[in-house]
Amino acid sequence: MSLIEKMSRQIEVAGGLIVSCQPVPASPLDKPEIVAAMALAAEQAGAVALRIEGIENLKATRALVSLPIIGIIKRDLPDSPVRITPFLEDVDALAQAGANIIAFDGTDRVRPVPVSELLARIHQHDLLAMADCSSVQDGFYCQRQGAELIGTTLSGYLTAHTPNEPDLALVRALSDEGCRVIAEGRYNSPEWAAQAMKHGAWAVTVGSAITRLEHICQWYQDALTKAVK
Ligand SMILES: CC(=O)N[C@H](C=O)[C@@H](O)[C@H](O)[C@H](O)COP(=O)(O)O
Repeated sequence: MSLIEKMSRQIEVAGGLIVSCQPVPASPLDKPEIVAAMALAAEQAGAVALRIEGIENLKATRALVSLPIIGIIKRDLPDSPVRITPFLEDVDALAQAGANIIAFDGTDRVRPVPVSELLARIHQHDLLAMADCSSVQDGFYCQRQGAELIGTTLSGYLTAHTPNEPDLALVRALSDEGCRVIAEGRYNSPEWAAQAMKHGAWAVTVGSAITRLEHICQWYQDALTKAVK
């Protein structure tokens, strides 16, 4: 059975929660052993897959969990806004470290390596490709190029002002056109995640609301300070 088929069955049984274990950079939690422990806890709690950034985090996590791992590498490039898995060497390193699925920036922006080359390299490793998209156009393009999974990851992040709510309309538009959609980005409550599934998502990735303690504290702090003003 293919990985997609196995995951589809698991999603039917356990729901489609993918947990992104990416601590806030330089947080006291930003350590491979802590990332791996969060991932194991997510596995034990019924997640169907994990999203892990960076080679050391991926290796530590791979050693502890058997769930499918979506691997990424984030970089800050001087000459391109593309951050997620921009290079072919990144794909090779993620494959080597044990990723089952490799996610990359699928937006139509100035980039060091074309989407088609990244996809070809991921498929040479016999892994699945997830395109992190910002729009319907990105999603359709990457699907046509052969990405098995289309993420809404980058919706709202290409403009100066990021909305607070997730982009359910994008989930619906992509899924109506036959994309296998992973809803991702600002699914900060179980209710929003459930809405994503109702809008045709195949699975939902949640990061901040589960694994970024500082963000969660900030949400509470903001609400509490507002309440007493
Ligand atoms: C835009 C970008 O770079 N997103 C990143 C992609 O890996 C992560 O920082 C997010 O945490 C992840 O997409 C999950 O989203 P949320 O944390 O909203 O649940």
